[in-house]
Amino acid sequence: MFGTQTINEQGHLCIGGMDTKDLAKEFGTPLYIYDTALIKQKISEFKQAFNQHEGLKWQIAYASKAFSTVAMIQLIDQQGLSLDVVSGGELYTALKAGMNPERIHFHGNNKSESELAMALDAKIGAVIVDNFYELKLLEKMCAERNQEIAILLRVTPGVEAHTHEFIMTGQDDSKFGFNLDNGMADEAVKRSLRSPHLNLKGIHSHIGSQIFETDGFAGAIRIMMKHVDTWARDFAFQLDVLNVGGGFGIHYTEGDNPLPIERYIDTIVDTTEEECTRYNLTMPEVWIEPGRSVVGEAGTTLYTVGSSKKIPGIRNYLSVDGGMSDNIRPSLYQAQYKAICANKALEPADSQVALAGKCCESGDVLIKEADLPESCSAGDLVAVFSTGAYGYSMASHYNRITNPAVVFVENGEASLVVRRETYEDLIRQDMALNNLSRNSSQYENAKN
Ligand SMILES: Cc1ncc(COP(=O)(O)O)c(C=O)c1O
Ligand SMILES: N[C@@H](CCCC[NH3+])C(=O)O
Repeated sequence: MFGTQTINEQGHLCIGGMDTKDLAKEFGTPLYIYDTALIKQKISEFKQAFNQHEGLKWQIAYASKAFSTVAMIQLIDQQGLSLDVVSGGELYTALKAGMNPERIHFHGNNKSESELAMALDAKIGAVIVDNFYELKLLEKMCAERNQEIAILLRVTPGVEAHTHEFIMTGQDDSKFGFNLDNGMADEAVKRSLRSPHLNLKGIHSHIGSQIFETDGFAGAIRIMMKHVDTWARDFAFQLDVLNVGGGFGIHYTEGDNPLPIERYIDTIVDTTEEECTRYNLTMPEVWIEPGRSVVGEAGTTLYTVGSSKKIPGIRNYLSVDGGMSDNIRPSLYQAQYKAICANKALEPADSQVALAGKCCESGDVLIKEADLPESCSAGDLVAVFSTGAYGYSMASHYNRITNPAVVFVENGEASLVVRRETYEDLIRQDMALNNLSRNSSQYENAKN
């Protein structure tokens, strides 16, 4: 049980003081439910961990790729956090939500000219430059506009985080960033410092996601600071900001043992201080970019059970009204989740089933071995926990399945923050084109 989750006398799962059975009735299923009190608690744990370090300057930029909607960005803004965006769409959402642009940091390994123009127009706080192409393009664009912008350089420290290989990002063979060990990063620092419009504030690394130990962070910091020392001597570079990215692990199943947030933060801050002392450097501002650890455990997906199939001696399947279209992670990363029967939560979970989705794909199984009550069947509700990160944000329209609604719940109130997609929504873009081609018979004739 996470955050405000409880079971009431009727055996119904409640979140934020709301009975999930009532939520299903009012908003339908599948439904993404977010416990906003838990999101705020996670944010406060990060802040407290930093505040233990007196005199330290820090910034927490929520990685909006984990879950970006207007309401979520507004919550982040109210909490005084900064924001990491990685595309024009995420930037647009942030700006429309009213996020202070000065606290927006723009990531991405292939930002387009129009995306960079959007960032420059909005005068965002920092661009995290990923490669030489971008460095040159951004300098050119700033020169044309006679505008300056703060940048960090994303570096690849050559550290392998202990996590799934698809979500490791700090190793040498990565599409992200300037490699430290082959001179790429040295060259990028040199070029940035020469640029009249790019204000190089520091460096950034992100070693991976769902990390349960602190060694990877400490290792990356040691490697980065060694290079910072060289750059300080060779190019008079001054490190104002050290951004160590996100990646702090959360609880999905019993096998996951996330560390308390302060363990990560203490390691990051203490290691940076040690290295500054070693090289006689000034302590930089420390920035982090948590995504999953802010929203993951706060999200629960509620489904309705439909069909079932019993294959004697092999497996029993129970299918729900969503699947890989609202949560791609089990199929993409073999990610594991826990579920309960949300309207029979007091019944013993004495039956093991494969909780399948409704997509036309054998691999569309949300949980291979889910423990649910024997009686859990058509019409019952199943809640899958810890779906708050990379669920909604990685949802697809496979099989033309509409994306679920999103509700925020707190103190006995539910607010719909994203309405359920309709079939009309699905064909809106097609219709625009169909009308166009129907009206352009001249073009069709010319083709024939
Ligand atoms: C650059 C960067 N920052 C932050 C994050 C957020 O990571 P997480 O959600 O694991 O905290 C990611 C995603 O892995 C990332 O690529
Ligand atoms: N999307 C991934 C993590 C990668 C995040 C971005 N670097 C996940 O669901 O675990």
